Amino acid sequence: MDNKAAEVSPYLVFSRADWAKLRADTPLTLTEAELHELRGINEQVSLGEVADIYLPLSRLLNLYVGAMQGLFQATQDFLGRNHHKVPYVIGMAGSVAVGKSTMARILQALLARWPDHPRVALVPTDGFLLPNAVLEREGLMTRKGFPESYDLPAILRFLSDVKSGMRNVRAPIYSHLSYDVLDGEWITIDQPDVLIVEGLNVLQPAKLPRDGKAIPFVSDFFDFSVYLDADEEVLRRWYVERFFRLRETAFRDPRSYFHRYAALSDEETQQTANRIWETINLVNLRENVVPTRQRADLIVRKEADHTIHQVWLRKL
Ligand SMILES: Nc1ncnc2c1ncn2[C@@H]1O[C@H](COP(=O)(O)OP(=O)(O)O)[C@@H](O)[C@H]1O
Ligand SMILES: CC(C)(COP(=O)(O)O)[C@@H](O)C(=O)NCCC(=O)O
Repeated sequence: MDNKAAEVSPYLVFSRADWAKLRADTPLTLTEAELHELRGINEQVSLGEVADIYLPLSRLLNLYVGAMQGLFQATQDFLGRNHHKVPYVIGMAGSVAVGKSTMARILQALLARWPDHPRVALVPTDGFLLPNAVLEREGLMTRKGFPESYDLPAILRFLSDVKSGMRNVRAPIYSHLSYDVLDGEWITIDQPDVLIVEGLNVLQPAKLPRDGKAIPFVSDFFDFSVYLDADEEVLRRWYVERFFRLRETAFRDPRSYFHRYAALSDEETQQTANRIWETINLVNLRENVVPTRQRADLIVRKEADHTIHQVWLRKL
């Protein structure tokens, strides 16, 4: 970035080498075997990447969580109360196929190793997608992942309950196998120290009220937010590569909603993946996801080889 751009940017921009130094003495507590368990399909995170990128982030978040807990305690002291502390909520946004779920799982594992916030929960927003029956009725089956395909009031209620310190708050679960929300299955969130909320649209602004009733943004409940970024063409490649892998794995399962794709030839697979990418995920990326990037506290940029070269931290 040139000097002029740096002056007006709300972000501090770090090269990988400069960001890596901010790890300070944070120990690497993940083993290769543990990292293997956390990696998603078509994801290539190495232990070097964990050390250079994730450990400085884990250290920063540990400082932020501690500061927030201190502030919360100050309010409790002032009010003469001793309520259970509320979870520190981290939002994680980015395109389909950028690797949000892998990043969220690694961060969850690392943050849980700090003694002052061992309980770290993770909720993907796909559980809040409207069930297929509703999407079909509303003509939204080709809009999965777009803001209108989510039960926004349910997301806001969930976050508001978690942030008010409620116990056993339930979040619905989505299955990629059945391509639908699971009936009667839930993740239960019971006053964790940290909650990571991961999904395409978590930084979406709410629509402006017409009737005078203001609707909160999902991000109003976030204490910190991360946007995982990569160029469009790179994202398309990852999406298509993952589709090829899914054809050999998940799509083979006769219970898979996409079982018919298991029989596609290479050329048909290429065409189908590109068509879904171009007509659904790329449109959503351009219209709804990328425009929210500048709302994140941290932007992490992935390159074509899946490594992170640059980190942008919002100046406080
Ligand atoms: N059709 C599918 N079948 C099985 N798993 C899938 C399918 N599509 C996506 N996934 C998995 O679901 C998770 C979320 O994927 P996605 O929404 O593309 O976000 P991201 O790649 O940023 O985590 C990933 O772990 C991905 O590998
Ligand atoms: C389930 C998703 C909408 C992602 O949801 P998120 O967890 O980001 O809220 C996405 O992975 C998806 O399945 N999109 C539909 C189009 C496709 O099959 O690629």
